[in-house]
This record gives sequence, C-alpha cells and structure tokens, in this order.
Amino acid sequence: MLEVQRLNCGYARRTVLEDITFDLNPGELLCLLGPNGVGKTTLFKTLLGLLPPRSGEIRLDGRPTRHWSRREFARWVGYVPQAHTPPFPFQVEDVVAMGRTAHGSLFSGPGQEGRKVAAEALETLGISALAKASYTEISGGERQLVLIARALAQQPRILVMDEPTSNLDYGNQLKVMAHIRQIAHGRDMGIILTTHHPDHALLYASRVLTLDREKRYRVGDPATLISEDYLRRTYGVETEIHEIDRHDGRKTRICIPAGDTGKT
Ligand SMILES: Nc1ncnc2c1ncn2[C@@H]1O[C@H](COP(=O)(O)OP(=O)(O)OP(=O)(O)O)[C@@H](O)[C@H]1O
Repeated sequence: MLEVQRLNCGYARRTVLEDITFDLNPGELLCLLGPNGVGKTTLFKTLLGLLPPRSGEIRLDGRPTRHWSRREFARWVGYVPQAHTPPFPFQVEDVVAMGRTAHGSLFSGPGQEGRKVAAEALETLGISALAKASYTEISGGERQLVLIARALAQQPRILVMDEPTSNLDYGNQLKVMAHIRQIAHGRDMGIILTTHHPDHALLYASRVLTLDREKRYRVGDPATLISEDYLRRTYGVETEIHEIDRHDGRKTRICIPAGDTGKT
C-alpha cells in the first residue's frame, strides 16, 4: 500500500536519513524505533509531503505521492501529531469532526454521518464524556486521545502517529496501544508510529524499523531486531531481554534494565 524506495530525506543543507526502503501493508502495525535526533520526525514529514524528498520515491497504492492531490492524499493518510495546545477553544467533538474534512465538500461542515463517525471514534477511545469539553481545558493525555479519535474519524487507509503514547498515563498507554493494534487488524489499516519504548514494539508491532546512532536502519521482526546489542549500540545502556510465558500460555519478550537498578 505504501512503498518507500531509496528515500533520502533532510533539510536544505543537511541529509538526515539516506537510502531508506520499506513498505507498509494493510493491517500492519510498523513501529519506528530510534534515539533522539536520528530523524524519525523528518521521515514522517517526508512521508506526509510536508518536506520534499531529497531523492528516492514514495508510492501510495502504486502511484508516486507527488502525483496525488492534497485532498486525495488526506483521504488516504491520517496523521496524529504530538498533542499541542491550539489557540482556539474548540469543543472536543468539533476537533474530532474535523477529521472528516477531506470527506466533505470544501465549505460544508462534517454533516450528520460525519458527526456519527466522530462520536463513534470518541466512544472507541472511551472519551465520549469529553465531547462537550473545550479542547484547551483538558489534560495533555486527554488531548492526545482526542487527536487519535480525530484520525480514526478520518477513516484513512494509512495512519502515521508521532509518539501516540508520550503523554498518556500507564493505563491509557496500554489501552491505546491495544486499540491501535486492533484498529490496524480490524480495519485493515496500515499504521506506522514512533515509540521510545522497545516493549511497545515487542508487544504490539507486526514489524519494526530500527534506526541506530550511525543512521543505519533495519526492517523486520521485532523479536529479532530489538536485541540487547541493538539497545546497547543505540542508547548506550545495558539491558536484558527475556522471553516469558504469559498467563494464557503465549510467549512474549520483555526488556528490563540490566544489573543494579539502585534498589536495595
Ligand atoms: N527544520 C530543520 N532544519 C534543519 N535541521 C533540522 C530541522 N528539524 C530537525 N532538524 C535536525 O534533523 C535531525 C533529525 O531530527 P528529527 O526531529 O527528525 O529527530 P527525531 O528522531 O524525531 O528526534 P526525537 O526522538 O528527539 O523526536 C536532528 O539533528 C535535528 O537537529
């Protein structure tokens, strides 16, 4: 569905990522993992058409994205940015309904069907109670959930999410990651997201794209690519990765800090 071929991306006088090739298929959750400043947001900006590629190609549904109109692109690709405080105090339900913009005529509002889809998105994320609240008066984590609901209301084929759990409490992190995984499978949506948590990638991702400090990248199975060696080279920390049995008998991998954690 989304194909990235030999992509170089960066800014006027600076290449940030070189020769990146990967694809994203329907129903798949691809986690992008890498240290601060390595170029994750730059890659996303390039995928979203906000930054021109320095070279290489991005194809959507077999067609280079440079041939797509903005509107057509917006029907296909949703984006969840990191939560920010907007200047205008829109009601939460209006913010979510804005996700429908690409589906309506240019000057019409979301319409009845659009409002219904927006209400369902709020319901899916368990935040219907916030519908009438002002977006400027809810917490950072709640804002993050609202932005995810807005992207769901858009019903895109591909969803790009920049650290969707960064503002969320522990419970909401787990709920949102499980929702994201379920949405990818249930709606046959291709989702690519950045995370700073190897455990999230180990637990939820279908595939992972790892970037290291030397800006080398690999794409593949999370259990293979997220190794103690990768984490040491990338983050300069010693970790232990263990395979454990879950209560339901399935096996899963988890990552913990190695050695003395200072706890007595
Ligand atoms: N507008 C810009 N012009 C020039 N260089 C930039 C610009 N924005 C970011 N950079 C540089 O590009 C590199 C990659 O930045 P980017 O924001 O993509 O990293 P990141 O992996 O998303 O980091 P983080 O995990 O901290 O969010 C950094 O060295 C950054 O300083």
